[in-house]
Amino acid sequence: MLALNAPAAFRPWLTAAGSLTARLKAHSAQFRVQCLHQRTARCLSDEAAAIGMHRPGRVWEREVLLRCDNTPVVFAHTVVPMSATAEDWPLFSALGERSLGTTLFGDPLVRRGVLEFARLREGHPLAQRARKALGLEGLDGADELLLYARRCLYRRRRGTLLVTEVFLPSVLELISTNKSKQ
Ligand SMILES: C=C(O[C@@H]1C=C(C(=O)O)C=C[C@H]1O)C(=O)O
Repeated sequence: MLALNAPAAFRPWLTAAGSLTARLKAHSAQFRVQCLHQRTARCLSDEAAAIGMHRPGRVWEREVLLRCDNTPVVFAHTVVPMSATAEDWPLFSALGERSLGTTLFGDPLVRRGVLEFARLREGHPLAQRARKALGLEGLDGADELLLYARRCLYRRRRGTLLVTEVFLPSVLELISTNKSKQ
């Protein structure tokens, strides 16, 4: 984290244990998952090894915007190898606008790996996709959008699932609505 030099305000979000969904719900009156797409795709070159693939290949890819009181605060990207079976991730394919987190953190079979952190350089595919999802593509100043991200590998039975969460600057404006979580 220190090597990341993330601004202090981002650190509680980047390092928060537990479900990000639960934390965002505690910081908003209305939380929503806007599903951008869930389809087959080719995983990013820096994802293949993490999900146990020898080279970038076809995966199930889910991308969402997490919205607090309708403001997008996180762009999330999840990949699951095509080799995964319904036994591995029984609820993944039919998630829709339900939060993936609610299926991961409630399941005793799910094992969570360590968090990795990154500051996304401007040309990183996920930075580009986040900007596009926000309609910022090609706008002046959009390139200054410094994006900090974290990712975590989840395992269940023989399955792997990699979640990358890109924190948008708007997350810093959230105020805890739950006094005990100040
Ligand atoms: C992993 C979690 O699920 C969240 C919900 C996601 C989704 O619905 O696609 C993706 C990333 C997460 O921020 C969580 O809540 O911690």
